[in-house]
Amino acid sequence: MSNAATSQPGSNFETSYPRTRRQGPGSTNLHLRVLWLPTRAPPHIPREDALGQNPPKVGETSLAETGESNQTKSSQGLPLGSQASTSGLAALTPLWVTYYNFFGIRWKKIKEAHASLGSVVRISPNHLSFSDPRAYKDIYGHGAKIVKDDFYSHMAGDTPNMADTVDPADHARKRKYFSAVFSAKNVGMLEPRVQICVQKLIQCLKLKSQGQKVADTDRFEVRRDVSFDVRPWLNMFTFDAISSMMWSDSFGFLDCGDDTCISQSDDGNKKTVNAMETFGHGVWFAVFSAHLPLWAYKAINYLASGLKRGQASGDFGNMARYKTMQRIESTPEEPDIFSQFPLQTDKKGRPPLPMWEIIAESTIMMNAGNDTTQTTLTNNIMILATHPDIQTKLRLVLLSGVPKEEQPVASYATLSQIPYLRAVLDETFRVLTPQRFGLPRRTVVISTIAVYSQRLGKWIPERWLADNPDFSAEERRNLKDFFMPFTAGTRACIGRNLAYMEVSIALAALVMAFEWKMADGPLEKNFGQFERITSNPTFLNVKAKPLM
Ligand code: HEM
Repeated sequence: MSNAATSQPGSNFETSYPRTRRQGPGSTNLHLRVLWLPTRAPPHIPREDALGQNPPKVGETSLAETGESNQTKSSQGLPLGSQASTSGLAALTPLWVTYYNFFGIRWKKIKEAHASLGSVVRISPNHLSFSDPRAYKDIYGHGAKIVKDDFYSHMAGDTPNMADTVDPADHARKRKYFSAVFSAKNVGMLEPRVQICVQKLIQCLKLKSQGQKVADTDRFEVRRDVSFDVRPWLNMFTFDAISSMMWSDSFGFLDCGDDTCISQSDDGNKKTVNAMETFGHGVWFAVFSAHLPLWAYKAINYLASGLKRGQASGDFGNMARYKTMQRIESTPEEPDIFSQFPLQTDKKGRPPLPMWEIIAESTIMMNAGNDTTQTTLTNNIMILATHPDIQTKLRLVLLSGVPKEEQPVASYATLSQIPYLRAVLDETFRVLTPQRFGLPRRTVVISTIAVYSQRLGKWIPERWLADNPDFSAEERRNLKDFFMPFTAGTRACIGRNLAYMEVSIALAALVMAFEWKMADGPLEKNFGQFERITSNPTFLNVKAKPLM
């Protein structure tokens, strides 16, 4: 493979893309449309001084550990002759990408490959990774009729949920059932449940910051210098919050300082599992093996079915099954997310969903609802702890904008009036997108695509503020090309409204109630990441000083 596809700062982006057969606009060949990109350098990349560094190379970021990429598979039919390959191995076998997913560092390796080989890199025989933002809309946007890759259908098996079903008709059917669940009105109704969980989180962290346990069952240590790993606490919070919103029945992890819970198989057998470990192992196993051909995926899963890690994905679904079964037996006073699940024929005459599908959709809500939100909160605390000036500024802005009686757990209505909070969140989404995996898509010809999310420059929340003279309105508009944390098009996140509500309330409270510092030592000793689909923080060692 040649390395023709190289992109240099300021270069004409035409050379960043492989030369394809001549194909005009308006072509119905989506596969080629993706590759047929404008020849002029985009006018909208934010200016160099605004970013505080050189114009970006595609795939480049100023945060050393934030690697990202976009992956695209392309079919045998694609004119890929000039596209770069990461290595001979990647051109011949999916094992290159599988190997790095196994070790949770695929994003790092793909980022390195883009840095050295250019903006289009072959990472598997029929899988290309793109790192130019302009590919995003073509691949994921509303007009794109590109479906999710076999990667998803392997994981879906016989029980596809809304996120992993590949068939557009099946997806549209599912999405219609749930379209109203995350409306602003419904999200507003769920807000008090989030506030209760945030209150508990703050109480727990006060105890931890003073070296105490939250209960006898608390299994998370505090070090002698009162530093501790805040990640599991943020994850126990997101598990409690989603279970409370979903089934009116919190896991209660924050009460115990422990994430032990019940998992119930379809034959009624129950076992206890640790939610965080079960989730991590389950997604890890499914994701690295789903890159392989179906026969290999099935063989690996069969061989591992006796191992804890091989069972974890099923155990996680069975955690949702247990909660769902409990919920069906007792109707709560106030509606929850599950109240909107179609258990009976609805007013429009739509039939109820079968039980396997109710469980599958419950599982994806518990999956998405605990994982990305935890990742978002952990990333924000890490960034704020390493940017003390901005942390102080955010705190002052919050304390002056939130009425005393709402401190530290404010309403979303109040927080929505504080643009700096949203600027911090969005800037962290931009540089540390939870899903920087490059979500694989299959082209109409044979195989898939997934785009990138480009990170530009330093972490500067101010770039999002309308009243900031340092950044023009055009730059702010153009930032959106580099900002797709919830992805785009028909497969975009359905939980976006809920996510902003939950992370805004939690982050505001965490910043008002504590001063955050990293634990002593270098950053890599105190903050780890492991990529499954989401790039999950694995630990975040901090010191938290209570302020109220
Ligand atoms: C910060 C928080 C969140 C982020 C960054 C996020 C991001 C995403 C992304 C990137 C996708 C597309 C995945 C793909 O193409 O494979 C997605 C899909 C999805 N998300 Fe989220 N998400 C968040 C929170 C939530 C929450 C709280 C829920 C629900 C409780 C949720 C439910 C879903 C579902 C069901 C899908 C599949 C949508 C479909 O295919 O139609 N997400 N999310």
